[in-house]
Amino acid sequence: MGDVRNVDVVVIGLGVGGEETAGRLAAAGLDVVGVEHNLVGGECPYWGCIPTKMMVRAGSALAEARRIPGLAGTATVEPDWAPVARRVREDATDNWDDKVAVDRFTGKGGTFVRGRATITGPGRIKIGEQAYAASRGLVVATGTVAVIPPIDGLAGTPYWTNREAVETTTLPESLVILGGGAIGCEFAQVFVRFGVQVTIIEGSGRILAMEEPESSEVAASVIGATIRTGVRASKVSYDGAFTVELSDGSTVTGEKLLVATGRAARLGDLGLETVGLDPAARFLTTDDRMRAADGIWAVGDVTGNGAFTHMAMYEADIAVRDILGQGGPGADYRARPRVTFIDPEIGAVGLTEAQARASLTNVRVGHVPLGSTSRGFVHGPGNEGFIKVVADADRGVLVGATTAGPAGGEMIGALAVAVHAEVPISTLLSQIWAYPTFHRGIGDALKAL
Ligand SMILES: Cc1cc2nc3c(=O)[nH]c(=O)nc-3n(C[C@H](O)[C@H](O)[C@H](O)COP(=O)(O)OP(=O)(O)OC[C@H]3O[C@@H](n4cnc5c(N)ncnc54)[C@H](O)[C@@H]3O)c2cc1C
Ligand SMILES: NC(=O)c1ccc[n+]([C@@H]2O[C@H](COP(=O)([O-])OP(=O)(O)OC[C@H]3O[C@@H](n4cnc5c(N)ncnc54)[C@H](O)[C@@H]3O)[C@@H](O)[C@H]2O)c1
Repeated sequence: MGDVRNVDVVVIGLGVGGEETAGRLAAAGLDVVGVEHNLVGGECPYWGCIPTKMMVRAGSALAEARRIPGLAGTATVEPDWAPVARRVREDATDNWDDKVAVDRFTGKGGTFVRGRATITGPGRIKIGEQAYAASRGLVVATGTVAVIPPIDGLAGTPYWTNREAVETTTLPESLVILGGGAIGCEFAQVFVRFGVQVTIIEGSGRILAMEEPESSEVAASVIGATIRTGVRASKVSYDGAFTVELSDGSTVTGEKLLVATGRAARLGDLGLETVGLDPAARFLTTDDRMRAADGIWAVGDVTGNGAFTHMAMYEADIAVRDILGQGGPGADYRARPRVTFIDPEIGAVGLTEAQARASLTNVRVGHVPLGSTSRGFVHGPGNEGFIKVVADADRGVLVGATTAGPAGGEMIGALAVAVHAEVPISTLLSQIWAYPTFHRGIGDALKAL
């Protein structure tokens, strides 16, 4: 073991959350070591948000062109994956090269180390043979990895996770997707729009099971895949194509198989036991300053507070302020927003109706189908969606909302403000909503409370 290098802070994992934390601490003048064993930036820019949203954009362009008949004339649409793969490779990921991100961090004064860090004690880590001691502490921002369920036969096959699905330059004729969460649904709709026969296998009773049941219904009606719910894969075999045996005795086949059955923090080999934390835990639990233990902060997917880039950035900001002693508000997850980028987009914030009813005594709900609003009517084809608001009637404030529809991800912004700032419903009801916008439907949903 070489000499111990003394620094102020070590950030383990430079995905979205770690890069933000390490960069800001370095820019503030601290001696920061940032450790990343893969690509600086993490899942979001290379295999997550950015490339998948480029795919979604391409699929939506095809869908919109296919809506021209009956609206605006005729259109011949010939999908081609090549420009999508090129944008993903050249524009989004720099061919999966993180030089720009590394330079961005070192340009702020940080020290970058490529490697896998293991915690060896309070404020101490090692990367290979090199040991570091961090006087202010450690930040764990190690994210999540795709969960691969222990299905008989699956392990030896060339299945895809989101990574292979993002990297593919050619499309299969058929694709089986295990898991109907956000990842399964977004990929499914894109690939369907490019002509792939897609089957989703979802173990629970509905796709997008974490969202409102109405969101699941809209998703099921627009994705265009064969959707099998309430069944699980019991066996997988591969002989050039995949055969998946299901728990009800039926089988499905596909040229490719995408596993999208959730994400898990990989805490087991991080050395958490050396600082008194449980390496068998699912996530690193933190207080409202993102402290997991004395001198250890955790941010991003690894905390289990919502696996979204905006949550990683939010938590990074709190940890940075705490490490720099700057004070300010602590973590508050009441108004956590999220958008599933299918078409129509499904925006949501705060509690679903079921979550609200489980924790509150006086819940009221207002719902309006988007097609019944003026803008939905004008829009015509592609106007699927709804706006739903969930209120704590005792306090007279919204605690949750869903906006599904064209620009559903944008519409949710207004309701996120309402939930975050606890704007009285009486105030919202007196608001003027521009005509004819989609978001004017929020006023109708509020009246329906
Ligand atoms: C297909 C897909 C689509 C998504 N779309 C969206 C979206 O549209 N909007 C959204 O908000 N979110 C989206 N997400 C989620 C988003 O990507 C994550 O929430 C975000 O990347 C979390 O950032 P993070 O920094 O916590 O973790 P990560 O991005 O996972 O980064 C963690 C980093 O830590 C590194 N690491 C782990 N262990 C060690 C170690 N011991 N030593 C050194 N380095 C280590 C890893 O290599 C990794 O780079 C999507 C995710 C996927 C998979
Ligand atoms: N637009 C976005 O913001 C976006 C997009 C993609 C991913 N993400 C993030 O990534 C996370 C992970 O996404 P995900 O879709 O992988 O996970 P998920 O947990 O949202 O969904 C996984 C689904 O797989 C099902 N499942 C689990 N095991 C199964 C099995 N053996 N057979 C059949 N079904 C099974 C589960 O019931 C669940 O519905 C999301 O929760 C989200 O936080 C966000």
